[in-house]
Amino acid sequence: MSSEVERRIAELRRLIEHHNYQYYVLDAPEVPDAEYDRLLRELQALEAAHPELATPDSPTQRVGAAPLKAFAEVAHAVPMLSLNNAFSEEDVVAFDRRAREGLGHDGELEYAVEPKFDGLAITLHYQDGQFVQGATRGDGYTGEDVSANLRTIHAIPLKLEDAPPWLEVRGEVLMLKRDFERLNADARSRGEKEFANPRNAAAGSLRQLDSRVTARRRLTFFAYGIGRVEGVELPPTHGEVMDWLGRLRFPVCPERRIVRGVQGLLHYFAELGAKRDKLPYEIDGAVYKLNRLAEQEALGFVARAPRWAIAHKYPAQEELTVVEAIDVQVGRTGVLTPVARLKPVFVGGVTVTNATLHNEDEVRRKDVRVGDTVIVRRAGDVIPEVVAILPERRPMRDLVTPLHEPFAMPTRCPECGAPVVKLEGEAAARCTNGLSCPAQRKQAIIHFASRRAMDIEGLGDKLVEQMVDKGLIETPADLYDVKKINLVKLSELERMAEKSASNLIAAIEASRHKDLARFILALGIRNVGEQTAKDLARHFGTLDALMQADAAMLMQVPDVGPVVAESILAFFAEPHNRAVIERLRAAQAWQDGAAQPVTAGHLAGKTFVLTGTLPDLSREAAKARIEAAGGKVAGSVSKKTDYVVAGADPGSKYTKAQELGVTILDEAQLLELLGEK
Ligand SMILES: NC(=O)c1ccc[n+]([C@@H]2O[C@H](COP(=O)([O-])OP(=O)(O)OC[C@H]3O[C@@H](n4cnc5c(N)ncnc54)[C@H](O)[C@@H]3O)[C@@H](O)[C@H]2O)c1
Ligand SMILES: [Zn+2]
Repeated sequence: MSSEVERRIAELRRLIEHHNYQYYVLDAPEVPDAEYDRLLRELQALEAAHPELATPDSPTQRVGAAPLKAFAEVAHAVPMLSLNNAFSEEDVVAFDRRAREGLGHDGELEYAVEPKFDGLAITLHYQDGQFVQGATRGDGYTGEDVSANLRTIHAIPLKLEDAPPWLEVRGEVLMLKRDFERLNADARSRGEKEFANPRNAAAGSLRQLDSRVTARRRLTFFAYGIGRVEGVELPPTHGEVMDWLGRLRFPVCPERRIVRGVQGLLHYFAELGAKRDKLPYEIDGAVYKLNRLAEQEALGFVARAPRWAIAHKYPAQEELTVVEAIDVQVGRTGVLTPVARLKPVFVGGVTVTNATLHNEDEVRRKDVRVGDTVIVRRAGDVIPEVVAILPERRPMRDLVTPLHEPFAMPTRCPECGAPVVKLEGEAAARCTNGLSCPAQRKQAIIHFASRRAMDIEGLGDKLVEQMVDKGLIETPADLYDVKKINLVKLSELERMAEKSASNLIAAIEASRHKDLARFILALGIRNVGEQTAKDLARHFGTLDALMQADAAMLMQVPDVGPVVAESILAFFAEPHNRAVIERLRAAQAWQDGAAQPVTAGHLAGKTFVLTGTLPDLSREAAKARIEAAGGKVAGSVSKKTDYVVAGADPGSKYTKAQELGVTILDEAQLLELLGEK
């Protein structure tokens, strides 16, 4: 029995060492963190049950990995440790109880609480206020000297005012979500390897031998603690130390708070969790630290982590599961989307059974096949997706588990049997049957009725499918046809009580006279989303004006380029679409407005300069909007500049604007000025 345990312990240690190397040294993990954490917890449990088998070199006793030889080594005067994890409320309760027992404290303890940033730990050394060296955590005792790379990060101050003779600041280097996506999109377009997540991208970017590469990647930084400090009396609490670092101009996280007792911790956890998806950076939990430094000191450390702090983790957003089948779904515009049917898995806080595979090229690139073990990701409200497969877990071709063939898109539509085409330069394959394809018909009606479009309450997916399958309706215009939609007809549907039938009829009635923007969106023109629909409605005022516009006229609208213009022209050129629109006109489905042509914009004569990354608008979109309102966008700030629009990580233009006293706007203020809010 014990030799069995010994074997498992040895195996776990080998596996964990392997994953540590992939993760900490190569910045290229093979398995999701949740899987790694399971292995580590299993090992911890076995070592706890068999203390005689615990060894000082076990991965449970150590932090990170030894520094890369390519960098000079930096010894940490105060070790840089890890954090113990709490995965449940009970874990948090136990942590608080241990802390109170350790301190002999009866009442509620005071905690400093912060997000757990998903980046990598670094330490920054300042001598007489001058940045002299910076290093990674490494194995906790010795890290890598990455000073040159750290100097390229704008958020890190290189010179401090009123600093003590010696100060070590600890914190996290991270990559914002949008910068990560941009980096991976670039890598993909060049056929290079993508990073698994922002954390690995940040680590990979910081641990570059050529700091010009680091400078091209956008990294940022948050301070969350200090190391060795000389020549200054520290305030008594962590919270006040952070405030002090903030005054020294270190970026400190605005989400940090001071709370009391377990209730305070759990309340913060829920509050931060609700914000998680909206934060511009990834977090994987909340960190709770005893606020009083004297109490921290009294509790001290265990092997690899402090006793006075803990990381409370949110449910993992990436998990492992198995692909049971790959189906193909047909969408509103006829696009065929491969969908992985998964062995149910709990990820991102819900049980997931399907994940999108996007398109044929993606399935090929990732080489996803039935039977594969895959990493699924579900973050926030985003549709779950298959991130990658684990090639080493692919079933081998043998008598028991036949190896499945690579995925191929069907050549005929799975819904209607019409031929499938893939247009030159487009990733998507499409059914060629247009609205004769029942799947497209259903999707078109579902889209028409959706909340952001005509907003017909109670007309959900299942109901539309039934109504189309039973031949009640074929197009959105049929919804307003009393010969097709009435109490008698609706009563023929399954699970349709008289009450819900009359509610539905009332909801359809109430959907008439929609404003033009919603109606344009409801039409489901390819490449015309909510914002474009609004822009078109504002620009043309009436549907007839839009239908009569040629490509040049369409392209006067902000953000409408040749592709969108072509989609609009193609849609209105289709006789079937025109017929449906005429019936919708007769039903008074929409209401025209007044055109607001662009030429005499209210911002005529105003000059704008853009700097930094805006939360929602791309730079091109912001420029298009300003120009549509008659304004001009210039490249540099001067006395002639009227407004500087600043986003995250603004550059020298921001400072220049401050110097010249130019009005600085954020995105919301810009939209307000444009009259869009
Ligand atoms: N997928 C894999 O193969 C693999 C391999 C190794 C490690 N991992 C993952 O790495 C993590 C373990 O690594 P770890 O030892 O660095 O521990 P950790 O990341 O769980 O916790 C310690 C770290 O938290 C960071 N941190 C973030 N915000 C902080 C804050 N406000 N205050 C203090 N510290 C803060 C610091 O960088 C610190 O070093 C786990 O999530 C594990 O799943 C994954
Ligand atoms: Zn079809």
